[in-house]
Amino acid sequence: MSYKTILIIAYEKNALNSMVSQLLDIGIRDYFNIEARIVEDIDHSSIENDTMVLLSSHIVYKMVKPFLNDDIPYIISKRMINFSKIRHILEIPKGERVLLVSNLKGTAKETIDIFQEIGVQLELEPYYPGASFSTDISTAITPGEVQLVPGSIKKTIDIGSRIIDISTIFEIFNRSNITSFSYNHLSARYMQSLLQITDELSDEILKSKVLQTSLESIINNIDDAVIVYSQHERIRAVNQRALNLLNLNHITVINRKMKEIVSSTLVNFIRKLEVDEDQFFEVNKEAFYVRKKDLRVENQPFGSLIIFREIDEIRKIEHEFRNKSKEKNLVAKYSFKDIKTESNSIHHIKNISKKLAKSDSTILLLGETGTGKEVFAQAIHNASTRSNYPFVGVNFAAISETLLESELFGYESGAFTGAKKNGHIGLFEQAHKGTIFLDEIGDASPSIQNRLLRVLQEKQIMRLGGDQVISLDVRIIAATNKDLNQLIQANEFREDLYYRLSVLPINIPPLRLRKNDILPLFHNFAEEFYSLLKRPPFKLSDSAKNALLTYDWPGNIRELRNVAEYVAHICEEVVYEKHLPFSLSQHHVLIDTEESDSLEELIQEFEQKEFLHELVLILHFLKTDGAPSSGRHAILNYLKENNVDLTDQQLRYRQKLLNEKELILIQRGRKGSKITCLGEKFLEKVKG
Ligand SMILES: Nc1ncnc2c1ncn2[C@@H]1O[C@H](COP(=O)(O)OP(=O)(O)OP(=O)(O)O)[C@@H](O)[C@H]1O
Repeated sequence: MSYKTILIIAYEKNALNSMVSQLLDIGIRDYFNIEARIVEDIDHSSIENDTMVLLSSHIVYKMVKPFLNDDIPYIISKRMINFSKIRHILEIPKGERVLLVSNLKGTAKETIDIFQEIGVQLELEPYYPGASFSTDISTAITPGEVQLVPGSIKKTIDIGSRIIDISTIFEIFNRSNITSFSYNHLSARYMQSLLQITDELSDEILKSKVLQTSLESIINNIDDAVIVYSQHERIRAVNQRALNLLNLNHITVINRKMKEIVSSTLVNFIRKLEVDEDQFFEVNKEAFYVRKKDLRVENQPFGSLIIFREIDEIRKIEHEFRNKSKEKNLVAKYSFKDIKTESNSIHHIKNISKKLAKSDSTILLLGETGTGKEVFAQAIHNASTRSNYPFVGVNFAAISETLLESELFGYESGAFTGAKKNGHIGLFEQAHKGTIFLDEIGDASPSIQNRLLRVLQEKQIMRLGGDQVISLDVRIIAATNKDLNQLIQANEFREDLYYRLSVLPINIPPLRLRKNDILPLFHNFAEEFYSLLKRPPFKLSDSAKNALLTYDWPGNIRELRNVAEYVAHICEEVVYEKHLPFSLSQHHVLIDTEESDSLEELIQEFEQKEFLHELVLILHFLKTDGAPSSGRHAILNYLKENNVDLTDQQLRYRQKLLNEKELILIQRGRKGSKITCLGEKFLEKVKG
C-alpha cells in the first residue's frame, strides 16, 4: 500500500516541530506530503484516508486512539536521546541526584530508561507538571522542555527533543513500499551523527549495548560491505557483509588495528586509495569497486568509511546499458543528404566534412546543444571507407564515472568471478574498423582524459584486469558544446588531449545565426509529422513565420523539430503565432493517454542511468522553492544541501535530459529553467 501523506502527531509543539524538521531533513517531502498536529487538535475529521499516522510515543498513541479508525495505518515512533549534548551529562559527578523534566510522566520515565540503558550513572528522578520533587536537587536534565523546569533548580541541561530512531524511518518506507529511497544515504547521515557521539563518549559508554547496536544496525542496512575505522586505523564498526567478505569474527575485530586483522595487501590498497575514487579490488576472487569516504567530527578528521561494492551489481546495470546502446548506437542513420540547409555556413561545413570523411584523422565537432553535431558525426562515418563497420556513440555526460572506464575499455576474461568467458568488449573494441563518437568529451574526468590521451597516442588499449595490448583500428570523432579553451585555462581539460582531438575541428553555428535554415527545416520536419499523423498540411501565417524567425532557439534544431511536432498535433489549417509553444507549458494536455506509460518508462530509464534521485531533486526544487524558475546556481546549491554534488556541466547535462524529455523548460539568458506540467506529473508518479 502506498500513502500520500504522513500525519505526525505529538503531545506538544516542541516535539512536533523537532520531528517534522528531522523528517524534512532526510528529504521525506520527496515521497510524502507532511502534516503535523498536536494531540489537542485531533478529532475524527483530521485524518484522511490515504494517510499514515506517525505518533511521537506510546502515550500519544493512547491519547489519540479513539480517533484512529481501524483502517488508518499508524506507526509509533521509537525515539532516541539526541546524543550530541551528552558530553554535558557526562560532566555531572557520578551518583548525583538529578531531576529529569518532561511534559508527561510517561515520557520522563522513558527518557530515564534510555539513560540507564546507555550506562549514565546518575540518580534520575522523574518530574512533570504537577509532580512533587526532592527540594535538595539542584540540577535538571530535560529533552527540550526548559520551560517546565522548577524555579528552584540551579543548573539545567537541555539535551534537545528526542530524535526519531532510524528503525522508524525504515518502517515508514517499508510500509509504503517505497524502494527508491536511498537508505545508504540516510544510514550514512545517521552514522555520521553517531560517530560524533562515539568520539565524545568514554570507551566504557561506547561499548554500551545501545550505541554499538545502533551503529551496527545502521551499517547493516547498507547493501554494501562497510568498515568504519578511526584515526590510526582502529576499527570502530564493521557490518555483517564485511565480516563475511573478509572472513572475520565480530568479537575479535572491534577496536583492533586494521593491519592486525586484514591482509597487508588490503591495508596497503586502502591506504593508497584516494577519497571518493572507485578502484577495483579482488577479495577471494570476487571483484569489488572500493570507495573511501573521509569522516570528520566537529571539523576534525575522525577516520574513514570503506565501502566495498560488488562488481556484479554494477555489471547488471552495465549490461542493461549495453543492450540499450546496442539497440540505439551501433549504426549511423544520418547521411549528408539528411543534413538539410539553405545557409552558406552549413553548405560550407558540409563540403569540408565530406572531404574530411575520406581521411582517417580525428575530428572535433564544436557547437551548442542540438546544432546537429551527432548528425554530422554519423554523416561523416557514412561517407567514409568505414561505413560498413560500426558507428559507436558514447556520451560522457550520460554514463556514471564508475561505468565509463569498463564501458570504454572492457575487461578481461576471468578478471572477476562471473565475468563472461571472453571478457567484456569495451566500446573501443566494438567500434573496430568503424568510428567511435565521443560525445560531450568536455565532461570526461581527469582519469578518463589520461586514458584517452594514451589511446590516441598509442592507438592501443588494454582491458581492465588484462595485460594484453589490443591494437585499435578506429576513427575517432569527438564533440562538445563546452568551450574547451576555457576548460584548459581552468585546468579541467588536458591541453595535450585537446590538440590530439582537434586535428580537424568543425564549428557548427547555432540556429539563430543561420536564420535561412529556420523555415525550410521547419517545413521539412512538419512534413515528416504530416505523414506520421496522417494529417493534411497546415499553412504558416506571417505572424507565425515572423515569430519562428525572431525566436532565439536555445535548443537549436532539436527544439525546432519539437515545435514542428507540437504544431502538427494541435493546428488544423493555419498556424498563428499564438499556437507556437515557446512556452511549452500547454504542450502536454494532448498526450494524456500514453502519458502514464511513458512516464513509467522515463522513471526506469533514469533509474538505469542512476540519475533518478538527482533529477527528482531538481524537479522538486523547481516546483517548490525554485518556482517559478531558477538558475543553475540556485539548483546546484539546493542539490548540495541535499548531499548531491554536481559540477556545473553535469547539471547542464541533467537539465538537458529533463528538457529533452519535456519535464523542464530551459529559458534563455538569466531566466533559468522551470518545471513543465509533464514534469509535475512525473514527480507525482515517482512519489507514487
Ligand atoms: N541539418 C539538419 N537537418 C535535419 N535535421 C537535423 C539537422 N541538424 C540536426 N538535426 C536534428 O536535430 C536533432 C539534434 O541533433 P544532434 O543530436 O546531432 O545535436 P547535437 O549537436 O549532437 O546535440 P547535443 O550537443 O545536445 O548532443 C537531431 O535528432 C536531428 O533530428
